[in-house]
Amino acid sequence: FNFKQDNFEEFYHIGEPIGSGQFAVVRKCKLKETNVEYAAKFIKRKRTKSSRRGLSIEDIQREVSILSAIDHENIVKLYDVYENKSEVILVLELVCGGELFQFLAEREKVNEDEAVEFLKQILEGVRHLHEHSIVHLDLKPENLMLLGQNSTRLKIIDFGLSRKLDEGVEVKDITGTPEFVAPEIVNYDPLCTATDMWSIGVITYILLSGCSPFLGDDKQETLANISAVDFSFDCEDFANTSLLAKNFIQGLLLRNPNERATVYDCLRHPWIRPVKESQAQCRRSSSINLEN
Ligand SMILES: Cc1ccnnc1
Repeated sequence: FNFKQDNFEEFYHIGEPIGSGQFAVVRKCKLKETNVEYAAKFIKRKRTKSSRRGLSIEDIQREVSILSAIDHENIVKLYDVYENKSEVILVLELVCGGELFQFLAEREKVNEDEAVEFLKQILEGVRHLHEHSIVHLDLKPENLMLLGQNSTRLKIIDFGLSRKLDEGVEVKDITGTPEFVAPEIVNYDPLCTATDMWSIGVITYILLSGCSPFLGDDKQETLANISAVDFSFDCEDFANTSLLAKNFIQGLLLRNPNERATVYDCLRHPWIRPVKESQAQCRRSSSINLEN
């Protein structure tokens, strides 16, 4: 992928900011030639190797090479890359329905059918990543963007922490957002596709209850709760949650990555893909006991 050295503003009108991260700001932009709108992610480059500000060109190239290797309707597309001495500009598919996080903030939580609709798309996107030996490592509501204002279509964005699982190369040095990281990250063990599945368990818990399962009063407490896999469904918001939904979450929030449900297990889970209408039916009525 060769980064274009041309002046970005020669080819694009730059619009309003629509997102920002630690070393990047995302703005709406419009290609002058076609009037088509995109999202431009302006990533600040490190000035010197030892600088703490900005990203190294290697980190930026990693995000670009991963994004350019995937093509899936639930993953944001990369169209072009420009660079100048102070920043690299990723021209991305415009996804401007806001973060799932904001949607949740307004709704506090969602009903099980809506949660399943969101999760099916997240699982399909993650399946595509895992099939290409790519782990996202930073799955959280802020990185799930809705297509339009009242659309429930979503796309996974921000691959800044994602990694290709090359043979044998153990990836251990990452830390995502404490609330969502798996025990193996806390304990500095090798990471794998199961690391993303843990995060999906945390996201599901939050979607259904509005509560964050491991959140403590500070980062240390949160990490300790994760390491101890210390969570419960006591949050009063789980009173009306179906057993299938709780079973889905319990299959993901397991300490041992090898025991955790894979993305395939999740897509086949009866809560996600009811094998017969009756199971979908029981999702609508609350906490029906499937055993009897
Ligand atoms: C924030 C963002 C990122 C990528 N595409 N659209 C919006």
